Amino acid sequence: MMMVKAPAKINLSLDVLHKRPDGFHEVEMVMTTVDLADRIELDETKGTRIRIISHDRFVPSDHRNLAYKAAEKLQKKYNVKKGVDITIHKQIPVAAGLAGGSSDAAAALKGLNELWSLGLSNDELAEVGSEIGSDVAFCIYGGTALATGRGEKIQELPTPPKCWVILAKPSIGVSTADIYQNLKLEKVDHPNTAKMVQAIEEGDYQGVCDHLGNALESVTLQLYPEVKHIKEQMQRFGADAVLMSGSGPTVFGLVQYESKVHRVVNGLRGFCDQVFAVRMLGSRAPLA
Ligand SMILES: C[C@](O)(CO)[C@H](O)COP(=O)(O)OP(=O)(O)OC[C@H]1O[C@@H](n2ccc(N)nc2=O)[C@H](O)[C@@H]1O
Ligand SMILES: Nc1ncnc2c1ncn2[C@@H]1O[C@H](COP(=O)(O)OP(=O)(O)OP(=O)(O)O)[C@@H](O)[C@H]1O
Repeated sequence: MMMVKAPAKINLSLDVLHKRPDGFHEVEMVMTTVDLADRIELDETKGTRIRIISHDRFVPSDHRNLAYKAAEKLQKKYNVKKGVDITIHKQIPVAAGLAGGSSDAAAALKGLNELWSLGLSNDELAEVGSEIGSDVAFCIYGGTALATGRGEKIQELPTPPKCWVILAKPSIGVSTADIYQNLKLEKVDHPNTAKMVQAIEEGDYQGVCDHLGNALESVTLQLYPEVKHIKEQMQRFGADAVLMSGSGPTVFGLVQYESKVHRVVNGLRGFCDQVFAVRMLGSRAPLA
């Protein structure tokens, strides 16, 4: 039996540059992992079957599960004649903009690399992962990174300045494909990625707050007014800076001082059922 942690991510900035001939969008994102994580349990089995076990009713338990796809890809690519039971202990809200499914897939890839003695490097695992979803490559490395291409090209960044991250997940789920489909490129409010990278490199907390930005935010806010409402509440309760993560609907607020965290969390709990106060993980985790 093996346990692997699968942390959630947030996008500190997310810019969409253009639509590509393959239908995906060229992006420029600053991403970082936070200490809200699923736990992935891997148990060897006798046959070659892959089985997904989860008690969360929103998590698919068949080939649609990204962790299933991860195991299947490794089996096929490396001719593995072994099966596995993958138990997903879900903590990350589903379809939330926190890359829960992608992180589960990355954790499965890292764990199975060990369990099946494949000897693959993180770069090789990230390449396999990028065939499963745009966020999987980042989730292999974790930490903080600049992601380009369709999200799969990863450049490591230093640990951002220390702060709290308050996550508030409205009770709706959002489809990433839907949001990209509704995006009007000529209307995009582009964040300044270079300034965000600079703020992180200089350890400038105020700079990070000032350059939070997400090109997908206005699309989701227009489709789901409750996300806008939560954003406004989080600002009202005193977060230093507030942004929607990924394609949403989770909104995160940065708070520098612990004394303020409880006020923001308690304020939000009144009308938002899932609220978490977490830390950024900062730098890359050691190998699984
Ligand atoms: C919004 C983010 O979560 C930000 O981190 C990612 O860009 C999305 O990553 P993801 O959920 O892993 O997305 P995928 O499963 O690869 O793609 C889902 C759908 O989103 C759209 N998509 C995704 C990524 C991208 N760079 N351009 C796109 O247009 C495509 O329609 C795709 O079919
Ligand atoms: N292991 C998994 N955990 C959760 N959802 C999964 C998983 N595998 C597949 N899915 C499917 O993927 C959909 C999106 O879920 P997920 O939690 O990965 O979204 P997300 O946080 O918005 O991801 P991203 O930020 O990468 O766009 C779900 O509705 C679900 O049907």
